[in-house]
Amino acid sequence: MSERHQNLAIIGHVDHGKSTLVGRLLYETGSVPEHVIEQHREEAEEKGKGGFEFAYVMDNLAEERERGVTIDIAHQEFSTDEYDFTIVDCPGHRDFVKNMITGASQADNAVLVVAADDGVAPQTQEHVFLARTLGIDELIIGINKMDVVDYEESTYDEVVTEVEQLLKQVQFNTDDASFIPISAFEGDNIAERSDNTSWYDGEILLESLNDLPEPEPPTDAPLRLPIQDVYTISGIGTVPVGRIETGVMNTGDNVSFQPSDVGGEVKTIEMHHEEVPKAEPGDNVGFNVRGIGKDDIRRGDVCGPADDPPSVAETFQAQIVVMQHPSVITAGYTPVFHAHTAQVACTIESIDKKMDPSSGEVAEENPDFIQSGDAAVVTIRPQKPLSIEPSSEIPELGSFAIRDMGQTIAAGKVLDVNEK
Ligand SMILES: Nc1nc2c(ncn2[C@@H]2O[C@H](COP(=O)(O)OP(=O)(O)OP(=O)(O)O)[C@@H](O)[C@H]2O)c(=O)[nH]1
Repeated sequence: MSERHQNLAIIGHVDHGKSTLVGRLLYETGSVPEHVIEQHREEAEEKGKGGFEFAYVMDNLAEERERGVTIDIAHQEFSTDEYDFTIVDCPGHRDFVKNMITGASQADNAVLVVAADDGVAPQTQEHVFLARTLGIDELIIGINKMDVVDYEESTYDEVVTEVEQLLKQVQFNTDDASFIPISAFEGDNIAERSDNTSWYDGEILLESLNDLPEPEPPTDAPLRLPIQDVYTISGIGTVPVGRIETGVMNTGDNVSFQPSDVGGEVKTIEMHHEEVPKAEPGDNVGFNVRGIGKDDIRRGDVCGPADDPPSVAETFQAQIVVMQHPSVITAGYTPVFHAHTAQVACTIESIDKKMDPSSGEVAEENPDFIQSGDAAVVTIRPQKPLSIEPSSEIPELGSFAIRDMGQTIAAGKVLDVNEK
C-alpha cells in the first residue's frame, strides 16, 4: 500500500478492451482476491483450459457482468509501487457521463483504450472531449489488441497519429499524453516489457502509471462544499453532509449556504465518525452550523466562506457540446441541468455562437439551432436559483451535464456568471 492516491478513469470506445485492461491490472498487481482466481483456476482446469487463468477470469467476469451479477470494473482498487489507484466510474455505466461531469466521480488522470484494429471511434472522440473539458491532467493512451494486428509497428504508428490528431482537435496538449502498444488480453507491456514489440522502447503501462504526477488538492481556492443531504442528528442538531471540492473548512469559520442564502459559524466537523478541527478537498464531511435548521438548507446548496460566498446565477454563459440529441436544440429549450449536487431546469435563452470544434474558432454567430456533434456558446437562465462558478475560477464547480429523456445530451463548462 502507498500513501499516495489517484482516481483513475478508464475511457474508450465500446469493446476496445477497458474491462479487460482493468482485469489485467488487478491481476498483475495481485488485487484480484485469491479465492476468485482459485475458483476460476479450478473451473479452467476442469474444462481443460489450464494455463489460461486470466482469460478465464475475464470471460467469467464479462459473462457475469452481462447478467449484472458481479464485479463491476468501477470502484475497483489496485496498488502499484507509487500509488493506490481507485478506478472511478466507467463508460458503459449508466450515468457515467453525468457522474464524470458533475464531479461525482472525479478522475485525476485517465487511461484511454484504443483498439489497434479499429482506431479512433465515436466514443473515443466523446471521451477525449470530456477528459479535456473536465481538466484531466494526463492521458495515458493504450493502443490495445496489438496481438490482433500481429504487433505491427506500422499499424501502431497509424493509430497513434490518428489519436494525436484528435487530441489536437480538442486542444489537449500532446505533451501530456503518452502512448503504449499493449495487449490487455495477452498482457503485453502491462507489467512486463513485451518481446512482441521489440521496436518499442518507451515506458510500459505500470511504469507510466507510477510516473503520473501526484494530484494537487485545490486547497488554495475558496471553500466550496456542495451539499448532498441534510440530516437531523440528536444531540447535535442539523448536519449537512457533502464532499469538499475546493478550499478548507475549519471549525469557527463563518460560512454561507447559497442559493438558500443563510449562514453561521461552523461548530463541529465530523469525518469518518470522528470530530476533526478542519477538512480539505476530497474529504466527505458532516458538519454543524450555529443557528441553521433542517429546513433552511437543501441538497444542491453550496457552502462557502461568508466573505467569499458561492455565486448564484441570474444567467450564465457556457460552452456546451451536444453529444446526442434526437432532433435539434433551439432557444427556449428547457432541459434539466446537473451541476455538482444540484438539479435545476434551465432555459437555453440564446444560442450565441456555433464553434468549429477543430479550430476552436467561431463558425456562425447566433445560429438558429444546434444538433449532435455541435459545440456552441449559449446563454442559460436557471428556472430556480442555482449556484455555479466560472470554470476559469473554480473548475470543480464550473461544469454541468444537460439531461433530457433519461440521457446526457450535452456537457458544458461555465464561461461567465451574471450574478443575481
Ligand atoms: N485479442 C484481444 N482481445 C481483446 C483484448 N482486449 C480485449 N479484448 C477482447 O475484446 C472484447 C471487448 O473487451 P472488453 O474489455 O469487454 O471491452 P470494453 O471496452 O470494456 O467494453 P464495454 O465494457 O462493453 O464498453 C472482449 O471479447 C475481449 O476479450 C486484447 O488485448 N486482445
